[in-house]
Amino acid sequence: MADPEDEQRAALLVVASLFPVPDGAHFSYGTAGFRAEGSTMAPAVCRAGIVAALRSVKLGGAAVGMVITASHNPVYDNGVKIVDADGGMMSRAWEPFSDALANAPTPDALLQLVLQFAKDEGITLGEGHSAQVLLARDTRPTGEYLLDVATKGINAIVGSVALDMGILTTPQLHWMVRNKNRGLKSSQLDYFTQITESFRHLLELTPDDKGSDKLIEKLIVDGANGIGGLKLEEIKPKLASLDIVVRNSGKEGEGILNERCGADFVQKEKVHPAGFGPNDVGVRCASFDGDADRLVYFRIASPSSTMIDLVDGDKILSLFVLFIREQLDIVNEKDNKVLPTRFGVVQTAYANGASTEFLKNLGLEVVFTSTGVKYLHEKALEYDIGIYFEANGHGTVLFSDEFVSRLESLTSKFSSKAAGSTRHEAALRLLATTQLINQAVGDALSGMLLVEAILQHKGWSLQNWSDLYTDLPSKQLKVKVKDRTCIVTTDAERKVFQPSGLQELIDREVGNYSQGRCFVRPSGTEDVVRVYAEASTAEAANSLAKSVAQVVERILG
Ligand SMILES: CC(=O)N[C@H]1[C@@H](OP(=O)(O)O)O[C@H](CO)[C@@H](O)[C@@H]1O
Ligand SMILES: [Mg+2]
Repeated sequence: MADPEDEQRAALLVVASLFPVPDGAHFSYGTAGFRAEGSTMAPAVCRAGIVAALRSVKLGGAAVGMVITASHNPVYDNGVKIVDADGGMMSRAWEPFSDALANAPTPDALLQLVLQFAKDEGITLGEGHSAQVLLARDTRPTGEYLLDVATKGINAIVGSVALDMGILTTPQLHWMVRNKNRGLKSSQLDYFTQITESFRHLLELTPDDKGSDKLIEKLIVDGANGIGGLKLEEIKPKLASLDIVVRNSGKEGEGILNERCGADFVQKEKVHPAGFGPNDVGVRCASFDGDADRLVYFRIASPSSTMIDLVDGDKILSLFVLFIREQLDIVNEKDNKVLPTRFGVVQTAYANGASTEFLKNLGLEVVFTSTGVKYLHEKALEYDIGIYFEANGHGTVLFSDEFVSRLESLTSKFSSKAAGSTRHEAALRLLATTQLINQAVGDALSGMLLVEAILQHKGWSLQNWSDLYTDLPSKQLKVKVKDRTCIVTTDAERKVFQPSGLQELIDREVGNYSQGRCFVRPSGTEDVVRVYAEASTAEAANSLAKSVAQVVERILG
């Protein structure tokens, strides 16, 4: 019989030689996993499979996830992201190993890296353990091939099982991993049932004098020609209270993934997506990105222009904050703190300054982290209720286990002693919210349903929502430089630390503008430096961004 250790070594050497890293290629596990042109991704995806399987072994066989997607990027790109056992992003502590493994130049180098890492992490390879990795992919043409490559990587860790969950939105897979490890129902059907039922439940709790206004029923959704539109079509019959029209739905022949459509396009370009036009003026519209983990809303303002009124992640965050705080205050009214109330709001430097001011004026604690949901999520976990959003529409609401269990006992206490009371209803709304909103990661489908339920609850149109505050005009630019890693930032990326002197030059430019704010940072997903500027007028924001971009070009070449 073969020695299990030899068997393990042989399996790794074989798989590494199947997908060698070409000369000159370099992979980096950036803000959102590995991403590149789909046809070049096999080595990184295979090695990510090895990492995911090792992660599962390390966590005693708990399910870990892998999603093959490049989100809002062009259809020819692809990528891979590892989902940790709690349903969140892979622990950052494992990123350096993932990077090193993805770039291991030879099969033997790969083997040595795995053996050393396993030793450092106390992982026994070869026998006596189990590992399971749940896999999903989006609709990209290279997806099926890369999923097969990922499976080969997973299988190279002896004792691992790869489970193909099919074509899913990214947040669906995160949800499945989280639920599975909590011993909860975790199939796609369970996901659909949970979000549609909790949505229906929230609508049933709409105050009698609100809702069912014909004007606010119609909703047009831009599915980015991706998986989100397809899944929405699937659950639409269960959302009969909404009149939903799906455009760019992902159905064959309707259009190309993310091409002039999707949440990233809409938020960055501030124009309506392809497939929308003058007939849609004034209607409430939503847009998903290609893997449906981002959501923004918009409205076409005039038949003669492609411009939109954008309702971005910051405003979704503000709406969620208002609703949840309102319900929490009702529940806590008498015996204050019957529910724990540590309430945290997490944003990044890209949050519009007007949103931060709005939230602070509500008396809330607003904290900032670096760009990338892994940072925001981690921070939000520190609270009883942690709400985070990136301006681009990625975000969710996290309720601590303690909060949910107190809420559960409270609702059952109310149902026997104060059924139908205002406090009972508010507690039920909060409970339905914890069920509806995806606790693992930002989710366009579930986020959209929560937005819709809140608008119904408040009897609000998109205009009412948009009027919460007025965004400060802003502008984003990208600058190509020789080496973007020369820029080192501090203070949640709001200040440049290196090269020295650059921050002073930015400050000098900002000083020329009323309500001016500007920062620069190296992108974690593209080979560019991003410049963000805000000022009191659009012209001023454009001009501030442009002058700072020129400063960056001059200093970094
Ligand atoms: C300004 C911006 O939108 N940045 C995006 C983008 O990251 P960069 O590191 O800026 O390239 O992609 C990330 C992953 O999708 C997302 O989390 C982030 O918000
Ligand atoms: Mg995405």
